[in-house]
Amino acid sequence: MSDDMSIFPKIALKPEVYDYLRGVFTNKEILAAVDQGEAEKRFQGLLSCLSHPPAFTCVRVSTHLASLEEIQHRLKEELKQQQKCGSEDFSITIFPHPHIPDVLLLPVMGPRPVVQLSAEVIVGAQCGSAVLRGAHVFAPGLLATPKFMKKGDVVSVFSDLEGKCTRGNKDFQGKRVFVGNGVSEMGRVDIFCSDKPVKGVGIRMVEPLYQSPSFDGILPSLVFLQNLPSVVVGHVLGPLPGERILDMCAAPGGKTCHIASLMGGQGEVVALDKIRGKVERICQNAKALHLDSIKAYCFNSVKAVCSDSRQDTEGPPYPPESFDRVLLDAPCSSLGQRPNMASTGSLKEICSYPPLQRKLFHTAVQLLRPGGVLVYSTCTVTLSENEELVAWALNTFPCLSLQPQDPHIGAEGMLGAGLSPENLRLLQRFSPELGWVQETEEEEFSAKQPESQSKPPLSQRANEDTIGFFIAKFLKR
Ligand SMILES: C[S@@+](CC[C@H](N)C(=O)[O-])C[C@H]1O[C@@H](n2cnc3c(N)ncnc32)[C@H](O)[C@@H]1O
Repeated sequence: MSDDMSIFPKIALKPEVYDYLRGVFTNKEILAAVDQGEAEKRFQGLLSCLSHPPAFTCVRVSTHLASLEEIQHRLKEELKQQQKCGSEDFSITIFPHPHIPDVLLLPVMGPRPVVQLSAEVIVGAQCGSAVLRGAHVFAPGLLATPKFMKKGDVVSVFSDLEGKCTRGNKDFQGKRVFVGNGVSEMGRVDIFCSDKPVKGVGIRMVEPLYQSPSFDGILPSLVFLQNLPSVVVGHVLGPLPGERILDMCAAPGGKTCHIASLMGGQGEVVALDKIRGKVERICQNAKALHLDSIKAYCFNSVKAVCSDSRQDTEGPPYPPESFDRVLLDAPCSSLGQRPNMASTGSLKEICSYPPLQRKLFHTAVQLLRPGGVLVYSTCTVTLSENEELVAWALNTFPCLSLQPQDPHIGAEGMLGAGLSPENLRLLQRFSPELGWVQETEEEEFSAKQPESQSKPPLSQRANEDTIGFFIAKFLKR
């Protein structure tokens, strides 16, 4: 299927990164299993699906505070209320994930045939991606607006793909994509000429290209927007009430809060992150979700183990074998994130992650007690940060073995790192390209119903059409 049949172009990568990734997805082990054409098709499928948003919005619910059914009911009521205040009427479908007890799924409707207007605003790529997942445009994300834009104006919103639009511009003709229409909540002067940092909604989206509710201010203690694979991580870690858990790279705390919720608030969850401002976000999220078993510290986790095994202070560093379970949700090249229309990262940057991941992994193994569980995860698609890291870990730490994961709703590990078939089956890789079916433009714009006959069941699509993600679970003997 050619590129111009797609609503968005494939993700734009630096040529060196494109060649590197192509090499990963057509490596020798893969080519021994499938032919070159099939491997190439999957790689091109990956590039296409990365620029599009996943087909479902995933919400993790606070089952430590209320039942899933009660939260589902309250969420539906809240979203109906939100809809009454907006200008569009669309049916709200919310269904529980069939295998994950604290997940609600909402099908995303789109892309829809939205007519572009003559008044245009430009937003940053990150803001544009958030709009494609249901957000309104927050004022700090605005880069360019019409010269005389005032409150109440109806405008078309475009995302600046390459980060080339200067803040305060009046127009912009560089590479951009249309993400929908909205109503301005502020005048141009309020946005660009204020002394104070500008806050709040700048453009309220009324006709987004992809329709998904905005969760801003919706049941803040009961629902938390989280990608499905990230929720799977908490369950795979399997924390038990009363245990002591370490989350080594924790901010903004989505997984930390999930872990504390699964433990019913009993025990201790230590959350570390090296960026102070981000640690504040962990604390804010823990507070909003009423989780007080979380202790968050600003700390470089590479140094989180101390040599004196008698030292037992409140905060880091900790003596070896201090924790029952450790989560290493590692800093990574993030190439699985969706939607992402352009990645500005260099090959050098991508190659800088495995050494850091290995250092963090060393610390993780030291801090874990014998008999404890270590979960390693990333939101990227490379081999070097995923299966090759696992192969290195199994060679370096004979005390570690891979464990089955529950739930295991993703695919198995990818070929190319020399892992045995048994070990590959124990890994969980969310590979959206495997289920990616590119539609023609006509089909894409048909405002398709998710219940469409020709498609696999909703829950299967929700498991497949996710961000790219990787999970490995180890037991320390
Ligand atoms: C993938 S994000 C974590 C997401 C988080 N687990 C969640 O679910 O909300 C990786 C985090 O690692 C942090 N980080 C990077 N290097 C670190 C280090 N040496 N020590 C501690 N945190 C680090 C980054 O600041 C970033 O917040």
